[in-house]
Amino acid sequence: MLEARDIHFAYRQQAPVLSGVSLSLAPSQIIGLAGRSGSGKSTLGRIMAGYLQPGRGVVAIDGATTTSGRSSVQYLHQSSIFAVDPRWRIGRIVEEDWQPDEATRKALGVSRAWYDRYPHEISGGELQRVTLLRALSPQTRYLIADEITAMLDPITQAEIWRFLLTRCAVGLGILAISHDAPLLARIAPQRHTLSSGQLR
Ligand SMILES: Nc1ncnc2c1ncn2[C@@H]1O[C@H](COP(=O)(O)OP(=O)(O)OP(=O)(O)O)[C@@H](O)[C@H]1O
Repeated sequence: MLEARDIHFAYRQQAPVLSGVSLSLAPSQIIGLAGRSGSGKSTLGRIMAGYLQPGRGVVAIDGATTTSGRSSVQYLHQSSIFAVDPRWRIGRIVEEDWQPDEATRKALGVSRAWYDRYPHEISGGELQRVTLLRALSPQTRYLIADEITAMLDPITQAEIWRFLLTRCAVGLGILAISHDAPLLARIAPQRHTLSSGQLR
């Protein structure tokens, strides 16, 4: 179980973004998270992935609040260009953390023809699928998916989510952050909205 307990967070001296947020994500569960732009969804996602430390509150995995083992939580953002080294070729990026199997590579529509190219030499949607493939190593137990299919066409979006649902069925827990209410209604039986620093 990935748990955020009573999280409070503010950037530097600014007004609080999160004011007592608690959220539990179980293996094989998909939770949808919506909320207006700037409401703090990405901030919560980054805290749950260990990228940001809360001012108050804790994040625990299976009851343990240490940050070790947090590599089992992967955070993916729609601006994948910022998540890759522009000097690395795609093949090196894909295989940075694991050697993806062919079935997963094909399911995500990642072409081997891209492997010799640099990130700026493939499209934004293609790079998004590359970073998703990189994130889905066997040690990933929870995926924080922050608008990950927002820049994809509807058919590719549906294919990606169909594949992620199969991974969910075998244990992956997913926090799906999106402004796309119909998408969240399709994939996430449990949905929350972040508003005024709190979950509703
Ligand atoms: N590094 C930062 N420094 C200061 N303020 C920040 C920083 N990152 C985000 N913020 C502010 O914190 C608030 C929450 O941002 P966050 O990105 O979590 O919102 P969001 O709900 O994910 O928004 P969106 O739907 O537009 O992606 C916003 O007001 C934003 O301007």
